[in-house]
Amino acid sequence: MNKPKLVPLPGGQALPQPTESTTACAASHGCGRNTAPPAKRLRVSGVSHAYALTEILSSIDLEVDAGQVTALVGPSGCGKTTLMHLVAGLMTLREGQIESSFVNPACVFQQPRLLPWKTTLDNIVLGLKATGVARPERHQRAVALATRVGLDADDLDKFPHQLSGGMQSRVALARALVLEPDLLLLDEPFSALDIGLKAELYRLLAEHMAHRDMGALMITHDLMEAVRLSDTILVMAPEPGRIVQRVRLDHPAQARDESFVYHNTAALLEHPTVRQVFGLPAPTAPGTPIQATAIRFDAAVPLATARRGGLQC
Ligand SMILES: Nc1ncnc2c1ncn2[C@@H]1O[C@H](COP(=O)(O)OP(=O)(O)OP(=O)(O)O)[C@@H](O)[C@H]1O
Repeated sequence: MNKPKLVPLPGGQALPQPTESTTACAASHGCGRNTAPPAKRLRVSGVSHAYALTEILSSIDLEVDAGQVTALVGPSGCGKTTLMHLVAGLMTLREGQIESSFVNPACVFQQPRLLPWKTTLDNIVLGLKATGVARPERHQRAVALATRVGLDADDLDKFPHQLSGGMQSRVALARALVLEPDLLLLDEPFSALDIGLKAELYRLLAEHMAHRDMGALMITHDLMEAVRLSDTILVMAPEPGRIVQRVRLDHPAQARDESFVYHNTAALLEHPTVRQVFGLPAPTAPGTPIQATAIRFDAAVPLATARRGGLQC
């Protein structure tokens, strides 16, 4: 397979540029080169960040490939959102590199950030309008997606203050997915939703992953959600925020049933690094360790430098 072309994001401000992956070659002039588009990839290398003198992120390395979900988990305040904002180009990158060959990224942030003076429908179509999609088409796409995220027809004319927190989250997700992104940046998008809605939106996300070969970088506090959806889970420790454990899930996400999710979430929760990072006490009466069935733990980074109270290093 061709190696993806990665385009540096200048100063972390701009999002990915089109690459040769979008150009036809042999088909147009018969040079005989393989025209299969190279797989897209986001690569974060050696990214560190500080607010004033406080070091928030230290030497973050991660990758997101097309069709893959990479989840970031870690205790509150360890820098996950800061990292996401750097990746999204919303903050100036000062140290490290963020490169991407995705061309159409979209973000769903912790706060829905809906425009308060616009209706649900107008919030969802905002990005389509900006990209010049004709009104009938943008309305048709927005209505279809609003329905998929569980909004009723009469919700479409409501303003954000008339929606519950969970409804606002769903509007924000619809606003991102209606753009048919190839890379989705998700900051706890499902945290305000009940389990039935979560399950429906997991299915919607899986469809977009499968049909559009979309990549996703997702922050979640829900380890079960991470095990259900991700191909890679990156466990972060705080002060400064850094990746201390990489977990690979080999089993295809579509083939994971409830038993797989429960079992492997339990295995993840038993892992010593995960327990330390979240300040969980060692099990008082350790029994037989739960064996992960299809997840692999890469070598953990020692937590010896962690400075947070509650860590047993
Ligand atoms: N604009 C800012 N100025 C100064 N400090 C900030 C700023 N934004 C975040 N911080 C600090 O940076 C640290 C990391 O915050 P961040 O929101 O990235 O963490 P997080 O892991 O996403 O947390 P949570 O899981 O609670 O959402 C926190 O200590 C926070 O107080």
